[in-house]
Amino acid sequence: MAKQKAQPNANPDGEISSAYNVSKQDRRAAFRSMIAYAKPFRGRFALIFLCTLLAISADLLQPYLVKIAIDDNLMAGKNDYGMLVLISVIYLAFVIIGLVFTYLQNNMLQYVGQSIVARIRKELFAHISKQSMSFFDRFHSGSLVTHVSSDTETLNQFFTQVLLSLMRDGMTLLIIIGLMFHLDPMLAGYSMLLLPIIAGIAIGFRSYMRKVYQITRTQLSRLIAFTAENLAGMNLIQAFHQQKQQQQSFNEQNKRYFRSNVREVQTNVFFNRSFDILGNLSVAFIVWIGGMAVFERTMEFGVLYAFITYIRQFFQPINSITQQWNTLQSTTVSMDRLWRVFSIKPSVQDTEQPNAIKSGAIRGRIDYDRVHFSYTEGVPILSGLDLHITAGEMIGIVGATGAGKSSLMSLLCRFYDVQQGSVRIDGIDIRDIPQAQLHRIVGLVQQEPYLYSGSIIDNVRLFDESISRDDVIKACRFVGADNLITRLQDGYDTMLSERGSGLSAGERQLISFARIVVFRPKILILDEATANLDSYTEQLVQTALQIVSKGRTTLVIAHRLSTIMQADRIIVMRQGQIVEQGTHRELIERKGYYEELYSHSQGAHAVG
Ligand SMILES: Nc1ncnc2c1ncn2[C@@H]1O[C@H](COP(=O)(O)OP(=O)(O)OP(=O)(O)O)[C@@H](O)[C@H]1O
Repeated sequence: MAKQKAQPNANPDGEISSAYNVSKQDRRAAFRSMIAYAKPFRGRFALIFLCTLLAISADLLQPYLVKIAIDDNLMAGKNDYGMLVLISVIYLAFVIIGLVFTYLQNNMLQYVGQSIVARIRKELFAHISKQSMSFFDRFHSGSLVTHVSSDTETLNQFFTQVLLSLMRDGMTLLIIIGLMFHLDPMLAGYSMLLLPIIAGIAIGFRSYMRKVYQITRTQLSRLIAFTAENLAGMNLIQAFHQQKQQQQSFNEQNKRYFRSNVREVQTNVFFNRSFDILGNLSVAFIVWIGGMAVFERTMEFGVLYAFITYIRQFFQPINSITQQWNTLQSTTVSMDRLWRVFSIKPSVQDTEQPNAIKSGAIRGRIDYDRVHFSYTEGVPILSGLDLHITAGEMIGIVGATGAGKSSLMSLLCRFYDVQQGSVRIDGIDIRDIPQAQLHRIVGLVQQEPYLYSGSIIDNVRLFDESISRDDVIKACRFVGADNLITRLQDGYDTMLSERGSGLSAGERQLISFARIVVFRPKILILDEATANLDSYTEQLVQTALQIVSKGRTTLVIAHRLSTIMQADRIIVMRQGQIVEQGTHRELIERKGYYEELYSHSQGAHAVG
């Protein structure tokens, strides 16, 4: 039977569900998928293993050398000076070998760990960028920021600290056990009685610690999400004087994160101290049992010395491995969360054999045929909608809030796929057009055009170096943005901050029009592009709109009906249906829903 692939879930609040409800099968799948990133570094890992083995052996043979010096020389009364010097030189050589190979092993491991995590981060960002809009409806940007930054960092700790500890401390433990049995099987046997006690403590803490780590990570993720959201909407918060309330919410989240962190630290300290106490008790036990054996001359003094050293060293790796338990806990949670993001396939994908249209041959006809669409199952937004737009037509789309105007446009951009029916451009189903080409055919100007940190030139050409500076300047002149830009201190090289906060809404809008001219899409969508503008800038943008819409099929969503009065056809939407269509004059004469909306808007205008 084919293995069923585990499918990830997301919390309704947009967080990828923590490991509370992750099955063992999921956890294994997550672990396997993350470990796969380490495979290309197999050779390096083998080298690291070799270095570790040499470093440990050099360290662990040191007490054995001292035992030889005590038992075979000093206690045996040989007083062989040459032999003592030789042992000291070998001891020194072991110290140097230990240092050199520890250094090499650490350096290599850090390099490998960073390389693996850099690759995961790169792929994660590429994966998120490829996702469809439905993905971003599900996941908060704050949670995604946590995955890209902090979860990948935790993974780095796994590849560097946890793997190193498992390798180094695991090997140390095995070699110590071997040496202890070699020195004195009876004493070694007694020491092994400690193992079940250690295992008991470790397992006892295990489930408790897992819970503690998950809570801390979830609190951190919430705190980051909250901060990111607040920073993004700071203007709104200030405009509505919500700073106090937001500060209060932040303080509560911060307090929760603080408490979970403190609990994590306390748990850790308690766990580590239990091990220290156990370690000291075992040394006392060995001194007692071994001391008696030395008195009874059934054991040599050098053996007891080496044994006490080894039993101390025996606890070090165990303590270190269990300390890594913390990291391992957060790593498994991070792995689960990353795997969940990686496992989500974009709901909108290119077909196996997409039908690329010759870019020069696109005319811009659009057909919506019996389109059914919903964001969530059972809540239809569009039911059997038909709309046919001829190439070059200018269409105005109006309707009350929530009528489905933006959804109609999102389908044309293929941010979502229709559930039934089809959307076609020049007769070709857009699901058959490669997405890269579709996004060149359909240009979108939103109410709040997004500007990136970078120069105006780069914002117009969207960092596409193949578009020349001259072309950008020509485009800006074409839409009437040139005057505004040249007035800025560095002209076209003015660096914009994130979202273009140094520019007015109208300036941002004109830059986004220049983008359209540069990228030359055959179909243009304007989603409330003039909604936020004063009447002077609106005039500028209207003129720019008339310029850029020439020779393009243009769809304009507008609440201000004045913006679309000149449209070739106006589509009136209500609850996901087209209820009327025609020119402004025809619709007014019909005295239907449009006329009602128009009178309302005139009334509002008059009041304004
Ligand atoms: N991402 C989404 N997930 C779930 N429901 C959504 C989503 N986007 C929109 N909706 C819902 O779909 C319906 C249509 O929304 P849409 O944004 O298309 O309307 P609209 O006419 O453009 O409204 P507005 O004029 O306010 O922008 C609304 O009920 C809205 O709540």
